Amino acid sequence: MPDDPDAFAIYPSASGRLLCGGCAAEDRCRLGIAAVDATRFDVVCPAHWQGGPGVAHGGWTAAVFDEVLNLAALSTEPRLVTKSLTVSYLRPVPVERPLLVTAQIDHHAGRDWTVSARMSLAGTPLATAHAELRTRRPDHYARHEAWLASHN
Ligand SMILES: CCCCCCCC(=O)SCCNC(=O)CCNC(=O)[C@H](O)C(C)(C)COP(=O)(O)OP(=O)(O)OC[C@H]1O[C@@H](n2cnc3c(N)ncnc32)[C@H](O)[C@@H]1OP(=O)(O)O
Repeated sequence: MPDDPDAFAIYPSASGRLLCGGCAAEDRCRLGIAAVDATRFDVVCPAHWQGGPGVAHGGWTAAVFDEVLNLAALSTEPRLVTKSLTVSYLRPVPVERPLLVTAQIDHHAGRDWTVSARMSLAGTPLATAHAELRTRRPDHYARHEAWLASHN
């Protein structure tokens, strides 16, 4: 991470992947997401994200949506945060099976983005999501650190 936290932005890694701050150092997505293009993602739920027998933890599904919904907008805006995320769990999501997630930008004006996505297995929808994203203010992380320091 850079010394100035607000210099943080997501750009392609050495291998060309767009990765979050937690995965960039390993140059791999620990959630199991591989981008096909800007709006389609091949995803496999690793077994350690199992929440029930052979079934993905709902938090994994939400994290995958958070990631791909941001990725859909990242080619236009590398400095985003999620303001809200709503997930509908339609069917259990199996672990270690090839899933397809598609994402799209529904609306963008100024700092405000609305995006949506769908997770499917062999064409059958398993879950859907909607999110509001915001382009970060230039002092987002500095403001966060100042707020945190004031609460120590
Ligand atoms: C490839 C990799 C993809 C990675 C994808 C990962 C994406 C993510 O998950 S990002 C992490 C999750 N999201 C967040 O952490 C966002 C947290 N929320 C926020 O920062 C803000 O609420 C935000 C920016 C969404 C909305 O801000 P905005 O619409 O501009 O509203 P604004 O009125 O300025 O702020 C709302 C409140 O939050 C506070 N706030 C806003 N920004 C900050 C900040 N940076 N630090 C501290 N407080 C803040 C404001 O002071 C205000 O507080 P209050 O209601 O007490 O006055």
